[in-house]
Amino acid sequence: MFALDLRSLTLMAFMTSVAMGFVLLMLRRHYPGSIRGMWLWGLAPMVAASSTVFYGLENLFAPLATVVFGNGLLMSGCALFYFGTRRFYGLRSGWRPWAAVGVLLLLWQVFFLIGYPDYRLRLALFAGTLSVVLVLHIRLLLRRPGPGFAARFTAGVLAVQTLVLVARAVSTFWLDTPTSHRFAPSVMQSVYVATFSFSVLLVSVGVLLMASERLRSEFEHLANHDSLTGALARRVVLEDCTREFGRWQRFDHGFALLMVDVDHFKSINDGHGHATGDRVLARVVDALGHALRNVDRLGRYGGEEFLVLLPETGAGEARMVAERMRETVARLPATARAPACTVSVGVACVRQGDTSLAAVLARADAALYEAKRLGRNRVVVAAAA
Ligand SMILES: Nc1nc2c(ncn2[C@@H]2O[C@H](COP(=O)(O)OP(=O)(O)OP(=O)(O)O)[C@@H](O)[C@H]2O)c(=O)[nH]1
Repeated sequence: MFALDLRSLTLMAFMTSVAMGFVLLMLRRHYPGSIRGMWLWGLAPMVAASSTVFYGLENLFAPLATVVFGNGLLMSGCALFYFGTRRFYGLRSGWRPWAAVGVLLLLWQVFFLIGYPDYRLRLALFAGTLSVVLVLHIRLLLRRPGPGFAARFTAGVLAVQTLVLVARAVSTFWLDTPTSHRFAPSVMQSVYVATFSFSVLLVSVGVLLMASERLRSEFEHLANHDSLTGALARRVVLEDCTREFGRWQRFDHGFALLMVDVDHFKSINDGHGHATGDRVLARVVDALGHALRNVDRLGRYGGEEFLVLLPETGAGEARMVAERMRETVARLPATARAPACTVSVGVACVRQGDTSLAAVLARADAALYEAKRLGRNRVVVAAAA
């Protein structure tokens, strides 16, 4: 009865793995190329599934083939899943050392089959090997900055699987004998085999969630940022400014707005071409970003004009920030790909009597106009009252 159950469970593990591998490989086409690792995630369950063919039909194969191919394929499946996650995070994997260690471990298992036959040592070595791969996988998932729900979920499933593997490895010395068999009835063995099906199913769901989370954040980034410069989109920076204006009205927390405009940008475009102009804009935004704090917000207001929000900032500090930005841009050296350039900055702080954000924006704009009029490459701060 138990033996039959174990064979059924093995068959279930096979079907689940093939199905999930197929689902992952098919869904991969619906994700953009920027979501990497999915084909490895899809291949992994397929490879692991092929191991069950050797286990399930072991009467047809020599025990050596079952150990070498069955265990080898299952180990490879686990490693491929891990490689898939590394790829997802943009990490390269050298497979040669892994293959070398895998072959060594398989040779040890062959030794415990032929040289010193002992089922318990074979099983403990095998389960121990898989546990190490799973622990590396869990570590990778949890060590990424701010792992999302999907990564934590996947790590949780892998952790349960690891616990079962370790329990199986340890319990073999009580439950089994050196001549025990894979399908020998035991509740522990049933849990061990059944866990494979469930974890393949849940880990596949986990990695699909990871891919979807990544896709969502890529879309959000696209929607909220200017694709040329990486600065915030006009809508987003204006929303932030409106929120800050509301905070000022409720809590009297002041803020400053900086209107930054590239000087004589038209002549850069005309003299060097539009593509060079684009590069200059990206370079300027990069430089402006370096002159800002984490809480500050930099957005593209229009063409070659940028809007900076400095929360909790008065006129004196805003002028210093604006000067730092101006100097940072002016110090950028000319290169073969981008000429040197300068920026003019108009600064305005929110003040008593302001009834809308538009009033502060208008003052910052007027200050910018004044900076241009005075000769460019300078900062002008709007009057405080
Ligand atoms: N390359 C490039 N050019 C842009 C982009 N957006 C706007 N422009 C160009 O930026 C130029 C802005 O020119 P103007 O408004 O005359 O200003 P300016 O030449 O910088 O002169 P001042 O602001 O008075 O110093 C126009 O020629 C626009 O076509 C862009 O995304 N890429």
